Amino acid sequence: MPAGAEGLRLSRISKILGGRTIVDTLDLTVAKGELVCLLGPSGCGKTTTLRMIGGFLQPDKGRLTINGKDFTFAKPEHRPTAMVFQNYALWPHMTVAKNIGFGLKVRKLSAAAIREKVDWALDLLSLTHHRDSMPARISGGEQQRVALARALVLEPEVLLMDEPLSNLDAKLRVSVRETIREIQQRLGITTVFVTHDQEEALSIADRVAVMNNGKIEQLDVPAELYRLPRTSFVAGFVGSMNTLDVAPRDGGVPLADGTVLPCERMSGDAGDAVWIRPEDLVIEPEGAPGSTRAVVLRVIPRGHYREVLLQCHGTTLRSFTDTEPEAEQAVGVRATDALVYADGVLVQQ
Ligand SMILES: Nc1ncnc2c1ncn2[C@@H]1O[C@H](COP(=O)(O)OP(=O)(O)OP(=O)(O)O)[C@@H](O)[C@H]1O
Repeated sequence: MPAGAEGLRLSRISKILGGRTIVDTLDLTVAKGELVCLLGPSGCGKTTTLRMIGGFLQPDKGRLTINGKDFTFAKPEHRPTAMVFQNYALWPHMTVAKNIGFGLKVRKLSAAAIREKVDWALDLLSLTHHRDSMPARISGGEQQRVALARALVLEPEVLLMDEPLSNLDAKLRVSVRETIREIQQRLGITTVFVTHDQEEALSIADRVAVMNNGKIEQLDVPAELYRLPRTSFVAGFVGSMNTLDVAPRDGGVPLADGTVLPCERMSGDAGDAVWIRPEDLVIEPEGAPGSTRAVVLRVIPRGHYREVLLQCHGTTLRSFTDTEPEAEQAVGVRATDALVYADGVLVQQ
């Protein structure tokens, strides 16, 4: 965990639902002001974990503290948390301003205090011009900003977000994501953000917790998670990979016909799988020293780079490259970096 005070701590939290262990003795500490993403495939227990933090579900085992105080069994309304949902969950018959102020009304704040806080939130999220609009009349991105404003006026110590961007189209997703991150950092709110989208997690989080079967497989800053995925599950979930089920040999990677693809750096020298990121597979002119021959099968333009499929001694490889090879062209390839796994666990020298 980064230096600084602790905001949220889950200690050995478990939850059984329908006779199955959905969250399994999970430990997670989030620093004050930090944004941690829970990332993982459908059904791995992300939402169940978030619902336990929000108090909508009670853990069967374990303990949960917020800023040092125990809230393991507290009801949602007695916790210093606020949740933003995937489907916005706005009241359709209330204006934007009334939606934002609803939780404050429930808390019996004076009309003047509610107005002041709602004005602050409208301004923060650039929604002032929609103060009197009905939710159905504003866009999806604006509706999600209203949902965020409604959570923020409650001044939560921990903000919980459950796939808040998944109902938005790709372009809007990026812009609302940037708004969320900017405001979260400006206000310094401890945040747990659930997503199954690895690109979203890597771009918004201070740290990402990759979950599998109710457990956290790796909790790390995005760059480290990408650079050194500690299990093949994490490696398969974060970024793109060439996955070869072979043992490394002679400082490289044996291909289908036994030829060794040279590799400059390998995480280890013994294992049962070698994984190479496409950007670590370099394309050079045929016969370049330290390379092995390959034939280009397909070139897919990806904007500022190209995705190239190669036939290399009986093995199909994928490279992301700045070079401009053509289909059927013979080239040289070599790997700069490779991750070696044994029984699904990263081998490090
Ligand atoms: N009330 C329940 N009774 C039985 N099983 C449940 C219940 N709620 C959730 N589950 C199961 O728990 C598992 C984890 O659900 P959860 O919603 O936490 O997953 P998730 O990682 O958030 O996935 P998704 O991205 O699909 O929402 C799923 O297999 C789900 O079917």
